Amino acid sequence: MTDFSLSDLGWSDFFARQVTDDALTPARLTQVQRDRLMALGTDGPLTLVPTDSTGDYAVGDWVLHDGTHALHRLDPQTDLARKAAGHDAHRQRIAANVDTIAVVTSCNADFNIARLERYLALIAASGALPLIVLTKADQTDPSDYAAKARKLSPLASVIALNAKDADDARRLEAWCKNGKTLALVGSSGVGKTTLRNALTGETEATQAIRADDAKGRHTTTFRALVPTLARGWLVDTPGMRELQMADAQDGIAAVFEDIEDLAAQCRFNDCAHGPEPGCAVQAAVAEGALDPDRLARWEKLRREDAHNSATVAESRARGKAFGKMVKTIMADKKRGR
Ligand SMILES: Nc1nc2c(ncn2[C@@H]2O[C@H](COP(=O)(O)OP(=O)(O)OP(=O)(O)O)[C@@H](O)[C@H]2O)c(=O)[nH]1
Ligand SMILES: [Zn+2]
Repeated sequence: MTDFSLSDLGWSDFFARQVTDDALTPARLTQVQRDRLMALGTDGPLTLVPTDSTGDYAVGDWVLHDGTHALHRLDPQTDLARKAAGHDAHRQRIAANVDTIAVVTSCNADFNIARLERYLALIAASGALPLIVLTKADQTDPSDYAAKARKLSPLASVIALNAKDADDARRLEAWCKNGKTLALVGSSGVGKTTLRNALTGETEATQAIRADDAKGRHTTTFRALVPTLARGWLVDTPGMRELQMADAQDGIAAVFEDIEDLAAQCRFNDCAHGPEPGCAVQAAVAEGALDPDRLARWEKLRREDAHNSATVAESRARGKAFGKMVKTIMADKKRGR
């Protein structure tokens, strides 16, 4: 498993152009731990010491290293992030340089239009291509679900399958072969692990590896970037399973292009699409051209994104102010004040 070329690992001109120091070697991150980075280069697996906080790195990132330290992080081609959970609002990077992100949902009660749109908006914001995978197609006729999914975004491909049938699952190889990277997101129980096992040849026993954390406890961690049987890559991190919007304005605009186009035709630039005169959005609803539920979902996502982006920006500003204060104190100390 160590005979990977750079292009097998997903390397391209986009990254090559960023290399300014030929003395350093590229490697791709397979796992980000609290104090170290696991990576894969053309000479095999490596453990690297980060020069920034490991929070700045994401699985799938390319770094330049000297054998021990990760000295540069190359700009990612795609960058999936979410708003971190909890009070400490910040944009948390989840996975980088993923070519396609598959939203996995089942042909049953898990199928939820609002959730799919949320995922699609985040995917569009990351720069990756969206794919909708409908599992459990063996348990019910998937055609209604597939038709609804196809209506969601012109960007998204839709595929229905039985994840438990390995041959059927391997239809996803088109998106994770020859150095291409596919990520799986979706709720619990929809079949992500089943698909992962079919695509990587892993079994339950091999997918979770035991690692000691800093306190010497045993924790089960997942190898986050894993090679597929088709010589591509699969990303499956627990962090990708629940996603909150932040800085996803462009992604929302891409998924709801129809509404954004209408909104651009409203008489007032700051139209709230309520009862004001000349609202093209409300006109479309009145004509039956726009589903009012879809309008409500668009408004909800925009509110959530605006709220989260604002809290993220605030805590960034607070962080900066704090950093400045610390620097001033340190400088004063140095000067012996
Ligand atoms: N019949 C059928 N069963 C499926 C299919 N996909 C998954 N299952 C079953 O659904 C259950 C959950 O599948 P998992 O692969 O563990 O789901 P998951 O998305 O990894 O769930 P988490 O690990 O909780 O995130 C398992 O019992 C699978 O065998 C499918 O397409 N058809
Ligand atoms: Zn309007």
